Amino acid sequence: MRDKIVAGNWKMNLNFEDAIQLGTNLNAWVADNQPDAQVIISPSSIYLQVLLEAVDEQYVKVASQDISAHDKGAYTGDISGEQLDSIGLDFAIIGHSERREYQGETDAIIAEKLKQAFKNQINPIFCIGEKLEEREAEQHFEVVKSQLLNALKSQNIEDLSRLIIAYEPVWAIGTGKTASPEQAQEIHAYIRKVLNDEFGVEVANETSILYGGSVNAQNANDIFSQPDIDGGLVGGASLKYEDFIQIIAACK
Ligand SMILES: O=C[C@H](O)COP(=O)(O)O
Repeated sequence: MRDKIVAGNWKMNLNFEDAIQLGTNLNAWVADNQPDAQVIISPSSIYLQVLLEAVDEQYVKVASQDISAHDKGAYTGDISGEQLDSIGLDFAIIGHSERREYQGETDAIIAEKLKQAFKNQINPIFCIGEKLEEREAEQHFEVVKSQLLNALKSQNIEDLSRLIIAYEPVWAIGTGKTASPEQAQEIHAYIRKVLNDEFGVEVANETSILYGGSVNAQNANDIFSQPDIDGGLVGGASLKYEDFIQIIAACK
């Protein structure tokens, strides 16, 4: 279902107390202000369960920042889809560029992670996006298309109703350099076209496609007003309560 979504990826930030405080403050703000966008927070895994209990899921959803590619067993440090599902978690970020870069996640691994999410009724926020050199070489369309198809071709078509895509140009992440609203719209429209060509009009029309990369309280409105941009995956600005609520409010 194509929803407006603003997701805060807290990455490896916030201590326990600050994470709970931010989560409960956001929950109270959403309850009072009833924004159009579904709000999701993605803390470090050690805080997932306590945040699930601290917020009301009708206001704020909680997402894992990753999911194992495996069912169960000897995979030290991994958390399985079944384990995430067993604490009542409904969302997981998968294939973030930082995991592709620092943990060596390939499209093939990401395809397995998506399967684990679908198998355990978890809605994946599946991240794609080109690097600076790929953008400069004008390869961004083909990079994004191959990331999409390599991870999605092997999925069951009916599972794609759970899919959320986050387009995050790597050169815009944490750099203060945002894609212009026109650049972002152009590639979001292209992603929707690829979904349409490969998986049909229903998947294309019903998939929420979020933009990520230096979204802040000043630029959110222009970015979110583009027709194929359904919200944002926000890093740094999601750690600041005042900024993040303005970003949520801008997503209409
Ligand atoms: O997952 C979020 C993105 O990596 C964006 O991070 P950023 O808003 O700090 O640029």
